[in-house]
Amino acid sequence: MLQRLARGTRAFSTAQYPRYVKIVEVGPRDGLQNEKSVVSTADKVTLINMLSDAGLPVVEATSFVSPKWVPQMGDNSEVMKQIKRKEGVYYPVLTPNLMGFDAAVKVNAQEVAIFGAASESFSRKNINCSIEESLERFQPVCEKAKSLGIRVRGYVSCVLGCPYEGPIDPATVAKVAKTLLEMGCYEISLGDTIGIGTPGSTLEMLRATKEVVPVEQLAVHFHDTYGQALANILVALQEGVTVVDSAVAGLGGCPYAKGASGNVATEDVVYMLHGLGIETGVDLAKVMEAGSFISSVLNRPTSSKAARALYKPLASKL
Ligand SMILES: CC(C)(COP(=O)([O-])OP(=O)([O-])OC[C@H]1O[C@@H](n2cnc3c(N)ncnc32)[C@H](O)[C@@H]1OP(=O)([O-])[O-])[C@@H](O)C(=O)NCCC(=O)NCCSC(=O)C[C@@](C)(O)CC(=O)[O-]
Repeated sequence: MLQRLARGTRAFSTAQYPRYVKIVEVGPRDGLQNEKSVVSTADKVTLINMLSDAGLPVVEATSFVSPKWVPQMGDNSEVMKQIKRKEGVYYPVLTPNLMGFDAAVKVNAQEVAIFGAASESFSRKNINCSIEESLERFQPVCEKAKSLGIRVRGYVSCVLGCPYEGPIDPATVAKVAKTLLEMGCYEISLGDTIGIGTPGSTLEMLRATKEVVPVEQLAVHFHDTYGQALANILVALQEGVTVVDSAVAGLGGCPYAKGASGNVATEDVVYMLHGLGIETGVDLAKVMEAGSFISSVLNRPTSSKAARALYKPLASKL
């Protein structure tokens, strides 16, 4: 590194970063769940197929929640039946309770996600129950999943702030994350649902959570409301996290977190990781193609800065 510095080139030490980072693409679910208009099943299927074809190892496909609560995901079974499942790629789906889990199993889901929160108010708004009650509902889902050999991922929302309660104590995040781990989740995704965190608060929350959950089993999930997501991801990498959630074209938001903007864009994450010499297995050009596709379906420009800079056909079209 010193030699590089002497030549006046890049001055980073790769030693503090992992060699490989797994990107969990959440656009088709976290992104499209929040759209005003319902995207057609055919377009969702095309998007998911483009994303798996781009080398993304995990593409969260849909959610088995109440269609009265989230009508955008009402075609969950059709989506799961129609996607082309690529060998080695996981297509997790959200299942808040046994009813959702059973419906997901019927269409051959190989991985499900349960989603809790570190904020009581958000838990009630999002899934209509307290944190404690939500954990009670997740228990049988985890048990049934285990008996069927289905992987379970756990989410904790509002890890850096809540739209209703404000700041969240890192100790509460750690407690919920630990409970999800003990229930059998193989990975816990820590969600900055409203994108309010900074590298400082991210560091504090991660250090508290790492005390009780092995860092190898943690993922980070940032929304980019305040433009902090990439900086927060960098801090997470430095803390040993190797799994990052993101959404193509920066789609996203949670219907129960008003004002929260999209997830950090997959294109921007890939650009940064590859720039750090970190492998992802993802083909940036193909992700930008997928981003261009969904942006034209939604009739709006991409939120990815990297795609805006690099993907000329999209820039000239919109
Ligand atoms: C959890 C419930 C269902 C509780 O909703 P509830 O109203 O309390 O449920 P209930 O058990 O009283 O049942 C009410 C009705 O819902 C039906 N129902 C019950 N369960 C299901 C199901 N699984 N699938 C389909 N239907 C279901 C049930 O059959 C019944 O139908 P009815 O008799 O009235 O016709 C509801 O609150 C819900 O669907 N919430 C979903 C909220 C959601 O999807 N939010 C977005 C995802 S979380 C997120 O985005 C954050 C994350 C993960 O990305 C990370 C981050 O950024 O922080």
